[in-house]
Amino acid sequence: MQQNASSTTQQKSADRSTVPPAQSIITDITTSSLEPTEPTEPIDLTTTGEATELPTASTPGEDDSLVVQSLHGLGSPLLPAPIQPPTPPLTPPPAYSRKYVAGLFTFEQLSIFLIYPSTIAVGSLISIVSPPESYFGLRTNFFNVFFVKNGWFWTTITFMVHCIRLRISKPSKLVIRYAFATLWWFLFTQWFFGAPIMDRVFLGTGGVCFVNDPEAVPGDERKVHDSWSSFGCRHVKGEWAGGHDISGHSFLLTHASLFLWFELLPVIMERGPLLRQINTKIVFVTLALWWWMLLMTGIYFHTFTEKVTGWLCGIAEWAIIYILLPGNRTLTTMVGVPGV
Ligand SMILES: CCCCCCCCCCCCCCCC(=O)SCCNC(=O)CCNC(=O)[C@H](O)C(C)(C)COP(=O)(O)O
Ligand SMILES: Nc1ncnc2c1ncn2[C@@H]1O[C@H](COP(=O)(O)O)[C@@H](OP(=O)(O)O)[C@H]1O
Repeated sequence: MQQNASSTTQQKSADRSTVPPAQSIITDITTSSLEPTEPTEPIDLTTTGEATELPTASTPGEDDSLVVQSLHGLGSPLLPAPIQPPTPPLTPPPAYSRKYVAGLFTFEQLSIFLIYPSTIAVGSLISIVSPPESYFGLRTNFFNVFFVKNGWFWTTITFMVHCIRLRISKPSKLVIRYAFATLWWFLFTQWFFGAPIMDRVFLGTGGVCFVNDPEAVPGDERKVHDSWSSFGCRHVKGEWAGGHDISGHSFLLTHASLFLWFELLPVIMERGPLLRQINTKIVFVTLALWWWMLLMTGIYFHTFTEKVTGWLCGIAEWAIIYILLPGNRTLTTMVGVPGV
């Protein structure tokens, strides 16, 4: 009996020395299933698909219990349990390989990100060198009035066109990401407990709404109106001047484009054939129009710094949701990841 017990103990310690720790099994499964060619790269949560349940990090205590369970078996304390083969991941590994730049972006993501500051820079350069006479230099041009001035509406429609062809198990996550993007657009350009953020920046940097007072003494017709928003100032036909007037167009066109790109990109990278769908083409038409209008803003409107601050505010929400959050499993589980 004693000999039996001691041989069982020896058996257990022999098993312990040959069985790899549970954490390493879990890590190997996770990384190898997502990144078959380069297991040491970070996990790209932006390409794992909506259907994927993210693996939860296990604590050291949980690791130990997993080892003990795999050594003892459940319900049979003396017999070592056979090691179960790893559960296959819920989504297949992506069919394309990803290279990370600075541990944050894939090459494709970085290229898309760079389109917008480059466009503003090129537009501003053209505006200095020789801006050509153009219909697009008019504020009243059709594309500005009909499309950009209703830019979030068109972005919403385009996003819906993109979504309706996806078979996603958790559309709620997609709606959450849209809600965050809408919320940021809304707070920045429409309302932030009163005046929107961009107007508060303008007023906070010394901007005022000037109106013409025909009854004032000649030469002193301009007087300050107490409008607290650009909307209110436009309403009284005033001139919004003096402060740092962040470019709303640079903001909206960058924000909307990055949102559409980062929802679309993982989908077409995972499922190449979707590239040919009419839905994808519609997204590309919107993206092309937004890019062109940003170039026109770069050439004809605002100062360079106002366009840069517009762009910076335009990347803020995107940077959090699509770049920073994927590094945090809990938060990523909340907002999901774009994909098929
Ligand atoms: C997690 C909680 C989420 C809760 C989300 C709440 C969000 C509240 C907003 C509710 C509205 C949703 C609307 C969605 C559908 C639409 O998009 S309709 C609105 C259409 N309007 C526009 O598209 C206007 C776009 N234009 C502008 O923003 C500005 O004109 C401009 C382009 C920034 C330029 O500014 P100017 O001052 O005119 O130069
Ligand atoms: N690409 C573009 N095409 C036409 N007008 C543009 C434009 N970009 C900016 N504008 C105009 O420049 C002004 C400042 O824009 P913003 O601050 O949104 O960047 C706005 O004028 P209006 O307010 O007279 O329409 C806007 O319509």
